[in-house]
Amino acid sequence: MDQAATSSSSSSSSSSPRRYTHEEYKETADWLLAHTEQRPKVAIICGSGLGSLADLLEDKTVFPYKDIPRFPTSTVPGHAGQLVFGKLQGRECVCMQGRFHFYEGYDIQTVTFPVRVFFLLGVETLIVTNAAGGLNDAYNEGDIMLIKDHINLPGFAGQNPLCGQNDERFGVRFPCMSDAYDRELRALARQTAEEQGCGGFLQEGVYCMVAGPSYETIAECRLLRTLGADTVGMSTVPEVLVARHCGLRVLGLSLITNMTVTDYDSNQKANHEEVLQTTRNRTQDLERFVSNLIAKI
Ligand SMILES: O=P(O)(O)O[C@H]1O[C@H](CO)[C@@H](O)[C@H]1O
Ligand code: HPA
Repeated sequence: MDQAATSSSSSSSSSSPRRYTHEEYKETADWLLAHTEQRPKVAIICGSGLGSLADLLEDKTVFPYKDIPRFPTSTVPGHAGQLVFGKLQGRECVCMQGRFHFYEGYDIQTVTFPVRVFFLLGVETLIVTNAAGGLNDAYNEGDIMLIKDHINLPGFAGQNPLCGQNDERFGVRFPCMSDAYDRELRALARQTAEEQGCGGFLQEGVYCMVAGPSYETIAECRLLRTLGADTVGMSTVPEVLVARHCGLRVLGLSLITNMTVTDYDSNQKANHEEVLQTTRNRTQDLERFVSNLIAKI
C-alpha cells in the first residue's frame, strides 16, 4: 500500500507518472537473477483469484513483492503478492501471484513495471490472465475467453504506459497493436481446449479495459457491447502494451466470473466476492488448461 499511497499523495497519478530508467528495471532484474538460478522463458500474470496457477509450479523459489527492489505491493483481495519461479511441465516459468491495478492508486508505469523486468530476465512469452465480466450474451459465467483483441479505454483518456520518452532498448516509439494477441498461441490454446474436452466453454473475443474500481453501470455495459467488447475488466491492457512494445509474445485469457447487468429490471449486482467464488469454482479446469498449454509452447 505504501507505494500506491505515496505516489497518489505526492503527485496526481495522471499529471506526474513515475517513470523508471532502463537501469532501474535492470537493477531489479539483476537482483532476481542473482537470487535464483532459474531462467524462465514464460511469464504468467495471475488475475483475481487465479493465483493458484502458481501453486502448480515445481522446484519453486518464492519472492514476496516487498522483498524485491522497486516492486510495488498487491492491495486487492485475491492477489497474494509474490513472484514465483519454478517449473511447469518441465518448463521454467515465472508467475506473478498478484498483479497491480491503476485503481489501486498506482500510476500506469508502476502497474506495468514487472513486464519490463521479465523482458530483462529473458522472458519471451507472456500469459496474462484476468477475471472479467461477460458482455456478450452468448457467454456464460465460468467460460474462458481467449483474448483476440482489446479496447484500451483508459488509453483513449491518455493513460498509456508507453507515454513519455521512448527508450529504444525496449522498443519503438509507435508499436503496432493489431497483432497484440499471438495468433499461433491462440490456435494452440484452442487445440489444447479441444484435447482437454473443454472446447465447449472456450470463447474468443475482445476484452475492454476500464479504469475501475467501480463496476459498470447498465448504460456503460450497453455502450461497451455496442463498441464491440465481449468482456470487461480493470487490468491486462497496460501489461500487454508494454509486453508487445518489447517484443514478447502474448496470450491473454479472461475467466468470465460474472455476467454484467444490462437489464434495468435485474436485481443482480456485480461484486468482488462473486468474482472470487467463480474463480474458485473454475480454478481446476483453468489450471489444467494452462498447464497443458505450457507443455506445447
Ligand atoms: O483483472 P483482474 O486482476 O483479474 O481483476 C478483476 O477483478 C476485480 C474486480 O472484481 C478487478 O481488479 C478486475 O480487473
Ligand atoms: N467489470 C469489471 N471488472 C470485472 C468484472 C466486471 O463485471 N468482473 C471481474 N472483473
